[in-house]
Amino acid sequence: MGLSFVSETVSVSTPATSANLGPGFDSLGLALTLHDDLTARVTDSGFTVEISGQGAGELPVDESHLVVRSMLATFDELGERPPGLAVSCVNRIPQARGLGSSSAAIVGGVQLARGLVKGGLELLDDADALRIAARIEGHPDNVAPCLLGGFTVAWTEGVAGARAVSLTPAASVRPTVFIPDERGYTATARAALPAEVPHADGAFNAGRAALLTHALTSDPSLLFPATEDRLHQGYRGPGMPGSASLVAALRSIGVAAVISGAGPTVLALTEVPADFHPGSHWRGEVLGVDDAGARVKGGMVEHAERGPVAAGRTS
Ligand SMILES: Nc1ncnc2c1ncn2[C@@H]1O[C@H](COP(=O)(O)OP(=O)(O)OP(=O)(O)O)[C@@H](O)[C@H]1O
Ligand SMILES: N[C@@H](CCO)C(=O)O
Repeated sequence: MGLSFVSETVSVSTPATSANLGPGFDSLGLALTLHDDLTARVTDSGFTVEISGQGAGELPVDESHLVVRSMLATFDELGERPPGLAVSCVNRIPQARGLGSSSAAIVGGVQLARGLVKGGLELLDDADALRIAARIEGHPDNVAPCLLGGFTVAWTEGVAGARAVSLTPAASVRPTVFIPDERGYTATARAALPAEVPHADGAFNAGRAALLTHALTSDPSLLFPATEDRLHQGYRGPGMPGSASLVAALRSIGVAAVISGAGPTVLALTEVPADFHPGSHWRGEVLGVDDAGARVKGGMVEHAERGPVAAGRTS
């Protein structure tokens, strides 16, 4: 039996995310209150994309656009593609800065596709959505908080693929991001990592990542030691010296600062003194934690609730 597509426009608001958070390489992530707003509807033919804001005039506007590619991958899992799609993107998340822009596009596409199919949220549940999005992105630490909101711990489990839990950060956690003008690409930053690391560094990070789940949710006074890392930031520093210097400057005054995702944005998880000046080419912004994640609105999904999934929230 074929799928039925809804005729209404569906929409989704996808949060920016900060991954790694220091020691949690490819696992920990935080959803932030900075969003791209996406809509989509089924058309008779063709794939079109309208873009305003970040990436307008640069990103493709056909089926090679990451949102459309992610929608098509999701329709393929569901078993049928619609004849055409009209997608619209209002982009606010700076791209290629370490704030999860690609994951926001991917999760947005997965969610829009689920919303455009009658019963789509049941045919593919949130656990499926996470698995599909992580497969497209290649690692789960940005797509998990984007989809689920909050502070997420994500992992990959054999054939089951990506799984995640979402935890509620302590109310006092107010992330500050320092965003530079220049871009940095995840693929480049990953290429700077060694194939092997010393056992002592693995043990160091395991302890710090475990501590970070406690510090972020229950005891922010421990965020400074909990954000130490030996697995990625040191190797990537030479490729983003300005970001490495800013992290060092913030940490020297006791701020729990890390590279956000693959950089070059810097994330501070504790309060930055008002008289701290990062330098002219950094744009500092205090954000909140998005605790909802990327929920679909419109179409057949107004009344759908998030189901219990491996990716469920625990608070
Ligand atoms: N909103 C978007 N729409 C379409 N494509 C996008 C969008 N945002 C990002 N992309 C694609 O993803 C690329 C950036 O991905 P990349 O993983 O390097 O950075 P990021 O996701 O912003 O950072 P990080 O993964 O470190 O948080 C862009 O060059 C573009 O090709
Ligand atoms: N864990 C990823 C996040 C960026 O996509 C990395 O640091 O490469």
